[in-house]
Amino acid sequence: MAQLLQDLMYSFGNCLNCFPGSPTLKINSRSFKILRLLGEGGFSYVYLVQDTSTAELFALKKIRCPFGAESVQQAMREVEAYKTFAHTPGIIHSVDYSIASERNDPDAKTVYVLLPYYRRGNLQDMINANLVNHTKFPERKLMLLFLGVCRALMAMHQYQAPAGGERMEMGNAKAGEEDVGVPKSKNRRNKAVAAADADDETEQARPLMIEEQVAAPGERRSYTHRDIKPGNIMIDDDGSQPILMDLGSIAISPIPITSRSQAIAMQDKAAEHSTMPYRAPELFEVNTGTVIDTKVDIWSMGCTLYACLVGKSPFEMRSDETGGSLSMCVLGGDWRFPDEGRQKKGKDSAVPTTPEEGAISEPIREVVRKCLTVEPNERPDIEELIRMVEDVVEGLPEDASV
Ligand SMILES: Nc1ncnc2c1ncn2[C@@H]1O[C@H](COP(=O)(O)OP(=O)(O)OP(=O)(O)O)[C@@H](O)[C@H]1O
Repeated sequence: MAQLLQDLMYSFGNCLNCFPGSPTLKINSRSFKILRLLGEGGFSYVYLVQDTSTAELFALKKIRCPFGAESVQQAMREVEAYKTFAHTPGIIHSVDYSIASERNDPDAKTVYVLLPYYRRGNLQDMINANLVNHTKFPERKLMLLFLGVCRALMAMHQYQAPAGGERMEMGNAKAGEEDVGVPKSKNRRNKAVAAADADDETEQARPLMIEEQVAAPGERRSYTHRDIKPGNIMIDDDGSQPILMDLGSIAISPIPITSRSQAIAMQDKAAEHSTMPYRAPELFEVNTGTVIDTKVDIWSMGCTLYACLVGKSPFEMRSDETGGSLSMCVLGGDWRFPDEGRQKKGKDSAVPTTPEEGAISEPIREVVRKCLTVEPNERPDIEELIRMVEDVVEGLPEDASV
């Protein structure tokens, strides 16, 4: 809330035509009214904003980059990822972005990303509603949503860049930089800086270009999302299509871990970007000589499906039950369905009690079990997962009340 107030203060100081009660800000010459805070993550705040001329609603993600070039680069990686997947169904795209300098610290920047607004919220909101109302997802509907996420993920895991450079190249801050969150005097200075930068585009672009992340036209690349969880899956306006979002953690796959320092760096990155209850075991303890690849997302998909079925991640659930640490539960593959006996490493040791009415269907349980295989090589890849889920959907009866 303090952040929202600070933002509103910024926008008052920033906008000639605004008045108290109607805070506005500008992004690349478009004016937006800030309506409310939608959510916040580790590095950002997301606001609901309205285009003052068209009344269209958007989500505005404000990513603070207080640590200079490195943190700006991290934010720009996210912007770049939105562009990479701009035409991929089921993955969020950005509408626009800009970079602003902080009022008191010219080295600190804020990256604003304008996104389509999903009014139905995300899968975590649906899980919360189920918990509050003592309801469950209809199984077929859930598995169709899950299948949608799998297909979006496949586009990421098996990305093919459009041929002939249809993809927009990443720009620099140019037009928007002076518009957002900086006083007018600074706007003028930034305009001059932008003009100078236009003359020396490489200078301006270099710290922001994420060369290793940008695929050449027609190139096939594999990307890992690394932070799949219910909170990062939005639901489109008609309620049927999931939209994978929060591309701030995306990375190229596979990454061979060739040294101890690389292993530690990878572990630190994972701690920063991958949400712990959904994080794969190989990211808790990264070992030299291993490879980190798209299988980390398959693990998170298993946790996500379980959370939709049960209400929280399997390892949060287990660590709450046993009082053990979450990381120990993950590393030991220690989880179970609520109506099963202790399950450790493989389905054979599962001791199911008599299935209750309304219990989770066995084929759906099997999808979760396969995804939550501790050894990454034994986990299905995304194509195998899609095949399994398609078979499950085919075998499920129509939901009773949808
Ligand atoms: N396009 C959108 N439409 C509606 N709500 C959104 C949108 N984007 C984000 N939100 C809301 O804002 C929250 C935070 O967004 P996001 O996950 O992108 O931030 P983050 O800082 O990357 O989060 P995290 O630290 O969890 O990774 C989301 O959980 C969601 O509730």
